[in-house]
Amino acid sequence: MTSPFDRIRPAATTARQVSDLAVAFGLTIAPGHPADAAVTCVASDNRVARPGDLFVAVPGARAHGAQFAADAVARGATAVLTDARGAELIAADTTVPVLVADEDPRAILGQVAAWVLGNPAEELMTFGVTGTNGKTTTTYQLDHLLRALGWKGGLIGTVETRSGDRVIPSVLTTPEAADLQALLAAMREDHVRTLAMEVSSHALAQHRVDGVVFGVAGFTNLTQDHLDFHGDFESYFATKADLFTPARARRGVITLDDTWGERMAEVAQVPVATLTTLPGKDADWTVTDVAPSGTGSAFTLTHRDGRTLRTSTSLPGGYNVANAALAVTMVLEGGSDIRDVTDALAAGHGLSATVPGRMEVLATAPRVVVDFAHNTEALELSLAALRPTTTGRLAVVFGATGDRDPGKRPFMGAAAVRGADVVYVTDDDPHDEDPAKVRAEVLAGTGPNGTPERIVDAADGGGSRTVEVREVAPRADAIRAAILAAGPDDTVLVAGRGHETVQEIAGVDHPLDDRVEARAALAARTGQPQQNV
Ligand SMILES: CC(=O)N[C@H]1[C@@H](OP(=O)(O)OP(=O)(O)OC[C@H]2O[C@@H](n3ccc(=O)[nH]c3=O)[C@H](O)[C@@H]2O)O[C@H](CO)[C@@H](O)[C@@H]1O[C@H](C)C(=O)N[C@@H](C)C(=O)N[C@H](CCC(=O)O)C(=O)O
Ligand SMILES: Nc1ncnc2c1ncn2[C@@H]1O[C@H](COP(=O)(O)OP(=O)(O)OP(=O)(O)O)[C@@H](O)[C@H]1O
Repeated sequence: MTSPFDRIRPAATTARQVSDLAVAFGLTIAPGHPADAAVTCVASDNRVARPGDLFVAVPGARAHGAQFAADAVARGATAVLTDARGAELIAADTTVPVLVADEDPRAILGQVAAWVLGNPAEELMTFGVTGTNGKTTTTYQLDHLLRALGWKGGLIGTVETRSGDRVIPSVLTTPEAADLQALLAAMREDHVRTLAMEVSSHALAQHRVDGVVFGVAGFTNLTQDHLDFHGDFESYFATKADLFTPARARRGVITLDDTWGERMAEVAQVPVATLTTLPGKDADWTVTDVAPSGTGSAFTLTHRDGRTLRTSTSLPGGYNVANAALAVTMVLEGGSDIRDVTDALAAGHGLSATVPGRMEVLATAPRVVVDFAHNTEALELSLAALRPTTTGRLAVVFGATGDRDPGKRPFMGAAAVRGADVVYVTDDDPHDEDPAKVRAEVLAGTGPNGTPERIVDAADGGGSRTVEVREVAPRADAIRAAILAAGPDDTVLVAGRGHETVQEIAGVDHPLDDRVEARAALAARTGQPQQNV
């Protein structure tokens, strides 16, 4: 059983003196505490602090880390780094050195942790992926290809964190800077050579990847999400653009399939190669000849200099071609020879990594697919990806998250009606909001009256379709209702939560795994337990 406070950390590191750290970063050593100590690693949360750690106490929205300094020291931390406010909060009789920064310590945390741990990122080939959608999927495909090329790979992202054979579930998409640097040091110890990593916009805004200059940074796309955190689209864009600056990456690959990609390529301050899957669009790398192949698609990737390869992805949908092409292009732009990449792809059956909760197919008649689409664009695209191979009706089960980005709720409702034949509006993570109110806001986007159950006519290529909209909660009941009602030729898309295993309602985590609920409903149809297809 893992806990949210499990971390992958190095077993052995070289000790550094905090007096040297103070000189290197212009820190004051607070009087009244010891003046020097050795540190071997860094933590910014007392619950993960270990003997020999430098505990970095940062101010946050909910607490000041300095409130937990005494506990970190009790767990063995040998020094504390904080700001002036934090220093005031730390007890006068604290028996370890207290270093004080004259700025928010979060702004130097990554660099400090990299200094303590000997810049572990510099010993890895690092690939960082950003964008609203596709980070997890692209990262898994990158990892798959790098392994196929013979490298021992590390992976960091929303679902899990891997260093060689050490694997733990992730808490954040991109870890806090101290945890990240410790993880990179563990990778160095595990003789990991490559890193495929998701870089969230929160991470860029909060300095979590400071201390890493990615060998290649990749951009997928940008759509409405996280505006509650970033305020507006321009700030969201600017935060993502920060990845394509010399402080964060040596070079980049930018997907031009949306207009934000074009702007990203314009503002990038590092050399970038551009990529498109759109016919007729100009880019350095272009994807052509997309054709169905197994459960996904085959495609050709060609550089304007003539280099070309043909490969495939096992994941359905045009956007998974874009994700796969981005992964391949990032590896090629990282310096791999196209012949080696072609051979590795042939040996690895193309980009065939299964991504937990991303277009994960649980059954085929009816087809039941669990996907993480949790914003308007992703929902639209997931439905569009499944439509061509659905001979019966396409049903979708989804909800919107409480307390987050309420503006997207009616748009998600509208996207569901445009893409599906049967729409089950249910709950996602309500957090502290009334779930019925969140559902009502989603339903408001599904048609004129926002009534829970009715028929809606939606224009579809000039014709009209009948779309059934139902409100069913709780979520497990909605999944069950959709799967029991489906015919053998139907597809049921359970969208929004992917690999997640708990649902947060009013501060309490309740076990809920869409895949478990879907399998139970499938078993209820047949009386037989279901196997993964
Ligand atoms: C907005 C945001 O990202 N906030 C993160 C931030 O919170 P914060 O600055 O307010 O910190 P705080 O909770 O007040 O705590 C202050 C300090 O005290 C420490 N502390 C706190 C409590 C305690 O008992 N002991 C302790 O040491 C904390 O570790 C922190 O260093 O630092 C905290 C400590 O690491 C994170 O838990 C928290 O993530 C919140 C919970 C979160 O949900 N973040 C999400 C939105 C996020 O980052 N998501 C992106 C992906 C988005 C996407 O693309 O989908 C991600 O990269 O995961
Ligand atoms: N390139 C893409 N363009 C648009 N939608 C995509 C793309 N790739 C995946 N999606 C959709 O977005 C969902 C999330 O995919 P994925 O987990 O790979 O993205 P992500 O960027 O890691 O998301 P998050 O940061 O929210 O975890 C998928 O389940 C799919 O519905």
